[in-house]
Amino acid sequence: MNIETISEQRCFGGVQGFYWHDSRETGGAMKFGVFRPPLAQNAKAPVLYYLAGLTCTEETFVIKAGAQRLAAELGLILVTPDTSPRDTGIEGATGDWEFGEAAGFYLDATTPVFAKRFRMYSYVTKELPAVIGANFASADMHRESIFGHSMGGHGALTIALKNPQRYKSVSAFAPIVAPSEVPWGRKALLRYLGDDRSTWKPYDACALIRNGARFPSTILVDQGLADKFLESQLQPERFDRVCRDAGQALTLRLHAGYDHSYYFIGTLIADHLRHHADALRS
Ligand SMILES: N[C@@H](CCC(=O)N[C@@H](CSC=O)C(=O)NCC(=O)O)C(=O)O
Repeated sequence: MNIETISEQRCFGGVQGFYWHDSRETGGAMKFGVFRPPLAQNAKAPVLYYLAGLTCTEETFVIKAGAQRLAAELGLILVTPDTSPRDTGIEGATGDWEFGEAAGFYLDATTPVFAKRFRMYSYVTKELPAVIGANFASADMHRESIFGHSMGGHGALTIALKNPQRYKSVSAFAPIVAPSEVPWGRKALLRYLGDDRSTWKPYDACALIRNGARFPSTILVDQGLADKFLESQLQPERFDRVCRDAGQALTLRLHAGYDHSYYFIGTLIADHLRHHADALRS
């Protein structure tokens, strides 16, 4: 559970740090970011995990989303894991931005080539929380929430739907909601999980809802209408439909003119932080 500090910077009265540790789940070094708000100097603070998308690292959200000012005010600890194991040496794990390193899809792979290292579901839900709890005394591990973007939105939705009592709230920016049905997801699930599509369902938010999974509070999803991946990869209307059919509370907001970038995330980050702070207060 030992971590090494890469850097720590004072930020809005708190501390933005980057760290690494040897991960049992992914079999190598994993980097992550932690923002601690000012109140964490002498009190416990809730933990909000952010899962980033394809091509991203533990730094992307930290540098681009502009979340720290409000997280400092709201008293939220922000934890930002990397998006996959790195330097795996596995053939096929590099050279394609949609698959492999930086594209871990927040699942536990089962195909022989990827099963040992690509275990981001267990990493994010078990190992990383244990590392945070053991190394950051101010982290209140009984108050956790999760959100993410695109591939990370898929990760946040599926993780929350599978652990509805664990996370107090969930939200997503432009998530992949039905990976079994779109090119990014089909490519990744086939190579990580094999061709038995029944094994894909636990990693597909629409399929999870269809099969009875529910989240106890309203799920927040924001989607830009000028997003170049909207029709081909994201298709939020699928999630809207299954949530309506199942009676799952969902706030899906569509925003004219916004694309897939961190300018979109930065525009809406305050709403998401408040959504989580409200749920984490109790
Ligand atoms: N290289 C790609 C674009 C990759 C991209 O847009 N990645 C998104 C996440 S996509 C879904 O998971 C991202 O968050 N990028 C980081 C950023 O700083 O914007 C292409 O050729 O289109």
